[in-house]
Amino acid sequence: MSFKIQPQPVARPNRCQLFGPGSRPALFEKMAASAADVINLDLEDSVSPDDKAEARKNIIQAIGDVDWGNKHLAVRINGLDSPYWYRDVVDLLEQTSDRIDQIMIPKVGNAADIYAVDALVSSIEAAKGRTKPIALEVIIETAAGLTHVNEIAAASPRLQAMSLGAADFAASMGMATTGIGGTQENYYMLREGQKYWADPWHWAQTAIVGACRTHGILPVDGPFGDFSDDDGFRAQALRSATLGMVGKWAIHPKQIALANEVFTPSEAAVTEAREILAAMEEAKASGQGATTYKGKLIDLASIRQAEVIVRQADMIAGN
Ligand SMILES: CC(=O)SCCNC(=O)CCNC(=O)[C@H](O)C(C)(C)COP(=O)(O)OP(=O)(O)OC[C@H]1O[C@@H](n2cnc3c(N)ncnc32)[C@H](O)[C@@H]1OP(=O)(O)O
Ligand SMILES: O=CC(=O)O
Ligand SMILES: [Mg+2]
Repeated sequence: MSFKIQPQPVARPNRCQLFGPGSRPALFEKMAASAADVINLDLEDSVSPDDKAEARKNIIQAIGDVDWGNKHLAVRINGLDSPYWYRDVVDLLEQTSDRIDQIMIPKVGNAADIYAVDALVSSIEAAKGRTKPIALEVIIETAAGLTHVNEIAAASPRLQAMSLGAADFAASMGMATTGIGGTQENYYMLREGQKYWADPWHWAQTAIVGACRTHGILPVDGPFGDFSDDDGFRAQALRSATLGMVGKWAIHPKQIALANEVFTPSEAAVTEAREILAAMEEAKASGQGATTYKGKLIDLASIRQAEVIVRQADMIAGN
């Protein structure tokens, strides 16, 4: 029990975050024209060290030149373990307009990492008279990041979103795989000669969702590397949505529609949620805290469950 009311995350759609390397400016217009809710222009791992400076320039120019419409526009900076990150932040915030919405910090290990970026961002905002506060999002993709996930989630009021980065997470944990997300061939239980595959990402996702929900932050599932495997992407996204995540990355345009479909509550789900709310209104009017809907128990907790779906659908519809 807690007397503290669980904070709500920022109310904006975050069903799909489309990534593109800052070193491939030819992709930027296509990203802007896509159906992704969030754009992540990348300065980190999709850009080779020799291209970092050029990619930074490309992104700064594109933030001003490209019509990003109503997309939530984020730039993934380099990690705090690199020689690039401070220059990423300084150049981005000194040389772009308010059109940039968010900075994504990869490989965060603890709350002090957020504090360092927050301090630099705050100082540049004050010096340059920037009036729109920059939001932050972080990637949990190291053993330290997962270990400190709760303090990271509480680290700054700027923090809006937190993703699981399956590739770096696997590397940091020493996991025996080169796959980015999804089913892992060797992660199975055996019973009577039958293999039953389990989900190696489940516990990390659950830790992220718990920390995010405690502190009012959007929990997001990261990349699914095999962009030829639509069914695999959908299965991974469905599991993430069922656990409470609100969206997933796309590392190829093929994955955008899949993510949007999974993370938009279906008409059937919204209708059912509204029917549950109506049934509970009736029950309350006749003095009952519990009743039945389609032969199953519903009670006051069912109202809170149904409200999650209705709130998400209304927010996506812009109501
Ligand atoms: C582990 C992590 O950190 S993941 C996050 C960092 N990684 C990234 O940002 C990688 C993002 N993705 C990409 O760079 C590319 O999609 C790649 C390298 C995977 C594949 O690129 P390509 O070989 O060009 O893909 P492909 O030929 O299938 O592209 C099909 C079309 O989609 C376009 N396209 C490809 N990637 C993107 C993208 N990320 N955004 C928008 N459009 C894209 C191509 O330009 C092409 O357009 P066209 O039909 O007009 O010619
Ligand atoms: O940055 C993302 C990842 O999976 O690593
Ligand atoms: Mg990574």
